Amino acid sequence: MTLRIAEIFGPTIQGEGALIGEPTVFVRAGGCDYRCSWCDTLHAVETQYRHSWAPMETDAVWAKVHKLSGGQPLTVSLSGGNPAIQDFGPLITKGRAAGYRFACETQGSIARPWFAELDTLVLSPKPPSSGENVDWDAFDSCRAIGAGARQQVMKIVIFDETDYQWAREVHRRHSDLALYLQPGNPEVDPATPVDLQTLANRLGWLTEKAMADGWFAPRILPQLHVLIWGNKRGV
Ligand SMILES: C[S@@+](CC[C@H](N)C(=O)[O-])C[C@H]1O[C@@H](n2cnc3c(N)ncnc32)[C@H](O)[C@@H]1O
Ligand SMILES: Nc1nc2[nH]cc(C(=O)O)c2c(=O)[nH]1
Ligand code: SF4
Ligand SMILES: [Mg+2]
Repeated sequence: MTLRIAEIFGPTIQGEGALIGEPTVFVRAGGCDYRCSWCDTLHAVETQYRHSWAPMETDAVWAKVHKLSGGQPLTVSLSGGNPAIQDFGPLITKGRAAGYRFACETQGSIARPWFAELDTLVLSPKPPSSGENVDWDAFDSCRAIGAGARQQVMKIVIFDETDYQWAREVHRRHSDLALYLQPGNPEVDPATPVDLQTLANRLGWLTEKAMADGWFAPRILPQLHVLIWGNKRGV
């Protein structure tokens, strides 16, 4: 199985959502079917960066993960781009046999049988500010297969009031999924330092809003890696 890989890095801590703080090796797939206006990972999305995506056999990806983790089983996060474009089934089978756990982050636009082999499926449907339109039939297909994973959760990025109201509506329809809210980072250029006060203000705005509304279902979290390293790549 040949995979297109933008980068493999770690161990670092998972900076987002349900597994925040968990030591993790990231496998970032190259290529995405979306073009979110605020995507913080364009080097794994835009075709202009395609030349930097390495064609790698599953065994070579596994060897790199094994080496980075020093052979100690930890959590491997499949991200991207959209990892669901490709077949990560053989990698998951190989890693799990060695005691590793697997998580995957995807927008929920493409369903794959290997979702059922995951420990954690993170579905991250995109709010209006992204400029994308969610295909809810595809999302439901992802959910149906993800029901076979050890856990399935939802993570929604919030930039503004419209996104917030949208997230509330999505949660009404998918209230059985544990929900994580993450404020949007408006500065995604790796060369520009992030403004920590701006990020804190956005997190504060979102937190106070949910509390004032008595909306206690979601967990509200910052992007921990952005607080530590800004928009640096490979961390
Ligand atoms: C880069 S995406 C890759 C996986 C998949 N394509 C997806 O969007 O779920 C990983 C996570 O980063 C989030 N993300 C991307 N850009 C962001 C930004 N500017 N601020 C906050 N979160 C962002 C996405 O919503 C997603 O939850
Ligand atoms: N530390 C760290 N945590 C992350 N959580 C989601 C990430 C991603 O880009 O998918 C990411 C990432 O790139 N780094
Ligand atoms: S779906 Fe994910 S990787 Fe693709 S453009 Fe949106 S945030 Fe970026
Ligand atoms: Mg990221």
